[in-house]
Amino acid sequence: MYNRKLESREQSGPRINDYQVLEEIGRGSFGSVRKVVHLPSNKVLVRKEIQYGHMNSKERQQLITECAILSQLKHENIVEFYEWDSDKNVLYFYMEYCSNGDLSQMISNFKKERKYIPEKLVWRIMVQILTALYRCHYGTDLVPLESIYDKVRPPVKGSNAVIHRDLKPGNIFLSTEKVPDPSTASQTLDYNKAFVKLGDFGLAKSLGSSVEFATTYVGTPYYMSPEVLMDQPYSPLSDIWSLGCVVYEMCTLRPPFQAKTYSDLQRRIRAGSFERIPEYYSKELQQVIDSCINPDLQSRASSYSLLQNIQLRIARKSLQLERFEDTLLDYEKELMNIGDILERQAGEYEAEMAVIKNQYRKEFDHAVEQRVREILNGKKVSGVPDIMVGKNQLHRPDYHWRVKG
Ligand SMILES: Nc1ncnc2c1ncn2[C@@H]1O[C@H](COP(=O)(O)OP(=O)(O)OP(=O)(O)O)[C@@H](O)[C@H]1O
Repeated sequence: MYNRKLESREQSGPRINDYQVLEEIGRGSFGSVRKVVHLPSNKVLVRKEIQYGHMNSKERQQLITECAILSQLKHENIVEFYEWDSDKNVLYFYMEYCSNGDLSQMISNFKKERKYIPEKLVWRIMVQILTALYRCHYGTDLVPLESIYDKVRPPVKGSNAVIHRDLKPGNIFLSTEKVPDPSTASQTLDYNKAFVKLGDFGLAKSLGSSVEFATTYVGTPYYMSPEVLMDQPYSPLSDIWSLGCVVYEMCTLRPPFQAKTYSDLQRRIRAGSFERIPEYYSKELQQVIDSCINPDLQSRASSYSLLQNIQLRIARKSLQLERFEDTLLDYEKELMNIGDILERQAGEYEAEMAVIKNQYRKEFDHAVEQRVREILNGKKVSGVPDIMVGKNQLHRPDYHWRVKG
């Protein structure tokens, strides 16, 4: 299992030789993304390249500090960040490979089929994004729900809030596995069972800020909050705005703000008015979206307040139960495996006992025959052979059951 901790380059030396570089799977604003094999563990990962030759030493240091924070960010809904390495002008980030596509592909698939995304699936995906955001915004994991009536406890505000800063459908990876399996990459995903993994957490912070970032960005900043467009600092609530835009897009299959020019888009985002989602969806979902896409930072929802919503609590609880069921199924498989092993070993034990008994009987018969012959030959015999009084104990074969893997 690959789980090497991020270490300083000075301590560990370059790691590039540990990787076999495979094909490019995409390109982002900061460089290319390739599949790689981590040779010591034979695990397929993703390597993201970031050109940093233009950065001054302070910016590089900030990027490295960010890497250290990201490497600590372990959460089932966040793409795992393994380690980083550097060349003269390029930084390499090694991350978990999410082989089953992302939310933007799911949205275009529904669009192609001219179908709405079922509301249950919208809540399911939203709650997983929120769980990951909560972990980052408050630096702590959510306590599992006992029942859907449990209120989420108020978080203690930590100083290490990590803000995503680039939440968009293309950074929300989907899989049906807790640990995505690259060998199932070509299979179609049953979206109703989709698990979410957020990618690119916090990286945008080191790579540029707000408007500067928006203008160097390859894609259109459809999901960027008005305060960020106005060059105010990012806050966790900027992620909530983006989340609202993503959820809106799941319902309408297009982002809430679109325009032909960048300045028009900026104007629309700052005004913050958008069309209602289709009637197909509940009022509650519309209200949740409204509470996220709210230009007024004071009244915009937080990840904590959103998680109090009953639909989101139901979605959380049902995911918890699904995971519990998976664990039970894993146990059941393990028990069946142990049962098979025990049955096989019992068979082997009996076969071996039969061989030993057979051998014992032959030795016994032989001893009797020999003694009778001795008596008939007039030989004076004293005592009984060991085999006939059972002094030679039958040896019992040793058996231990073992569980595979
Ligand atoms: N961990 C990953 N697993 C699988 N594919 C990935 C992973 N990270 C990125 N990709 C893919 O690589 C491509 C480039 O990703 P990258 O995050 O660099 O840029 P982007 O998000 O498309 O754009 P931007 O850099 O402007 O945000 C995308 O197609 C993305 O889906």
